[in-house]
Order: sequence, then structure tokens, then C-alpha cells
Amino acid sequence: MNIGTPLSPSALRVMLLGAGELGKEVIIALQRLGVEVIAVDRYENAPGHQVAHRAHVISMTDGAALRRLVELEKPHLIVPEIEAIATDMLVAIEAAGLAEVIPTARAAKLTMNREGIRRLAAEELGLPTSPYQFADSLAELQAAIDGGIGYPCIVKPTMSSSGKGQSLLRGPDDVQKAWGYAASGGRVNQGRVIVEGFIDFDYEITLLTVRARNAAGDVATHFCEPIGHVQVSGDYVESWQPQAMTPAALQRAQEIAAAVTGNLGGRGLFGVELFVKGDQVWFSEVSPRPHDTGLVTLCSQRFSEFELHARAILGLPVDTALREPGASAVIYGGMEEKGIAFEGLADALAVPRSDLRLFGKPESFTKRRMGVAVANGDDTDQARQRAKLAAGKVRPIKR
Ligand SMILES: Nc1ncnc2c1ncn2[C@@H]1O[C@H](COP(=O)(O)OP(=O)(O)OP(=O)(O)O)[C@@H](O)[C@H]1O
Ligand SMILES: NCC(=O)N[C@@H]1O[C@H](COP(=O)([O-])[O-])[C@@H](O)[C@H]1O
Ligand SMILES: [Mg+2]
Repeated sequence: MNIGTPLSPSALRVMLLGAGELGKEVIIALQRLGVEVIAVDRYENAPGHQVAHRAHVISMTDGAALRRLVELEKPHLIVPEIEAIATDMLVAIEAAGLAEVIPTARAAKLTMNREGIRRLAAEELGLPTSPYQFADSLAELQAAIDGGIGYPCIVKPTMSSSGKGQSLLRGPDDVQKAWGYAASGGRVNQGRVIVEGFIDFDYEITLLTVRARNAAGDVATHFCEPIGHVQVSGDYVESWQPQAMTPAALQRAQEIAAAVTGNLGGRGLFGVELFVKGDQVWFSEVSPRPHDTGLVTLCSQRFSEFELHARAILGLPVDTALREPGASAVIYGGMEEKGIAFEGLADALAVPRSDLRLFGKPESFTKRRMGVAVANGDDTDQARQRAKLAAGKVRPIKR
């Protein structure tokens, strides 16, 4: 793939659909390689809008609006950054040869909906997952739980991410509330939920997996070191790399990741989410794009997950080597307010081997991720302590 000069007829144009904190870093990586970048999101002044060549605000679930924008901007590559996109239109755009969708339009479509990816992984590929059922009503949900899923279990909207609309159910008293929360919490309200049996794992990982062209021009699969993380209410609050694993568990994790990403195909970086207990590994879900827990790679790898995604989609070689142990800790907004400010940055950055990203989101919500602290250490314990310490020193305030 030739990279020309941005803003000239020779430009290689890439359109990001979604321009949050993850897209912002991908855009910066692409621009460093001389790519012309168009950032699209559902609201004005999204993080990625602020660093792209051009910015657009559209409803990305509106297929007609999406097609109009693609016809206007004529991107060579379309890079989905969130799940909630009119993915049937991406399939049509790819089929019409208007642009190449990363990693493939089919991957974006299957992973937009938990049902698509779960049925592919469990029923087609035969990979181990939690027991699960889908339900379209409170009565169906109750029947699925009584019919075998049991308690504890987890209910999630089929279309949601970052834990939105997700609940842990400990007994029959929790079912009605979980149904109501799922119906209101999905990013695209579809009224369908998945109920999953609870997996009592020892730890969970994200296995960043890259499909990139090798010297012979074929696509090969590369794995990063596993990333361990802690989730609260389905949203990540802390991650670290490398997560120690037994050789058998690591091998199983890589086999599962290779099977899923190999089926989804295309080029790019994927975040494969896995649960681990002893040597046993379960597939949970996969992002066909950089993963929030992978923010740690900004400090732990030679090339971050964002740089790896940029290289892979451009058809360039990748290097997934770990540089040194690292960790990340999330900074939440803590309030409902527009145009907030941050205090304590000097204290945060005085923590040894630490760094910060403040995403620049125009509006804060109590549980909206507004920034992240990363830090290195002699080991992941020290890195985690430093990242948490630095994140805790950053105080969002009303301006
Ligand atoms: N079946 C399960 N058993 C045990 N824990 C689970 C199960 N499903 C989800 N979890 C916990 O909830 C977290 C979030 O679940 P999941 O990844 O499905 O949600 P999500 O909304 O897609 O989140 P994200 O977009 O951040 O990946 C998991 O990382 C895990 O900690
Ligand atoms: N788990 C998926 C994830 O972390 N996605 C990241 O969050 C942004 C949306 O944030 P917002 O909800 O604060 O607008 C997305 O654009 C992406 O960068
Ligand atoms: Mg997840």
C-alpha cells in the first residue's frame, strides 16, 4: 500500500468510525506515518476529532448517512473504532468496492452483536465459553435461568460495551432489575439480552493478537504478551502487562485467539478476552480493534497496540515485543459537567516512571473514562502501584 502526501491527490485516506480515546491514539500513529485521517463520531469535539485532518459528526448507526459520508470523503480504508455502527452498510460498502473495511466488514458485523460472535465462537468454532442463552423478554430471561443457566449469572444487552447495561444476578430477586437495566443500558437499544453462567476464573486477560503481512506478503498472526486486568461493573479500571500464566494456559489462550481471529480474517489488531482458571481457558469476546485494557502498551511495549494496528492495516510489518513491565489505571470524570479541568497533574507526574493521557472529552459523566495513568516498574506489582498512585493524584474539578 502506497502512502502519499496528506491533503494532496496522492494521499492515503483512512476514515475512523468512532474517535474516542482509542481512536485518538490510532490517528496519531497513522499521522506519524503520513496518512490522511478523517475522524467520525456521534458528538462534536470527540478526542480523535481534535487530532485528525478532518472531523465529522453523524449518527454512525444511520446507514444512509454513513454511505453519504464515505462517498464524499472516499477513504481507502475504513477503521471501525466502536461497535455501534450500521454494519450492514459496511458490508455493502465493502462489496461495492468503495473502501476496504478493517479488519473485514463481516468481523465488524459479527462483533457488533454479542450473539454473532458468541455463536461463531461456541457453535461454529467449538471454543469453550460460559454457558449462555438469549432472551427477548423478562419471561424468556427467567425461563433461561431456571432452565439451566442458574445463579450466579450475568445479564448483558446484546449490543453494548464497557459494561453498560450489565448486571450480576445472585438470585431470583435480581432478575427484574437486571432486565430493566439491560433494556435501558445498551448503546443500541434492541431489547435482546444474553444471560451467561458465571465463570469463577482465577484471572482474566486480553490477548492482543495482530494479523499483519509478513515479508512474503502473506498474513501472519502475532501475539503480544498477555495483559491482566481488573473490571468493576463490567468496565476496566486497571491493567498490567505481562500477566504471568502457566505455559499450558498461554498455549491454549493463543490457540483460541488464533482460531477466532483467523476466522474473522483481514488485517489489524484484535483484543481477545479470555478467562483463566489453572490451565483452563474460556473465550469471552473479541474486539476487532485496539482494546481499552491495551492502553498499558503505551508504556510497556516497543510499539503500542495503536501503532501495531496502524502498521498492520497499512500492510506493514509489526514487532509485538514487550519492552518492560507496565500498568495502567483509569481516571473517571466523577461528575456530570461540561468542560471540566484537572488538578494535581504535577504530583501525578512526579510518581517515578509514570505518564498520563487526558483524552479531552468535552463532557464528563460520573463513570466516564476521561484519562488514564500508565507507569513502568521492575515488575507488574510495582508498575500497578505507581499507575494507581498517579491516577489517584489527578483530580477532575468543575471549571
Ligand atoms: N460469564 C462471565 N463470568 C464471569 N465474569 C464475567 C462474565 N461475563 C463478563 N464477566 C465480567 O465482566 C466483564 C465485562 O464483560 P464483557 O467484556 O462481556 O462486557 P463489555 O460490556 O463488552 O465490556 P468491554 O466493552 O469493556 O469489553 C468481563 O471482563 C468480566 O470481568
Ligand atoms: N470498551 C470499549 C472502549 O473502551 N471504547 C472506547 O471508548 C470510547 C467511547 O467512550 P465514551 O463512552 O466515553 O464516549 C470509544 O470511542 C473507544 O475509544
Ligand atoms: Mg469485554
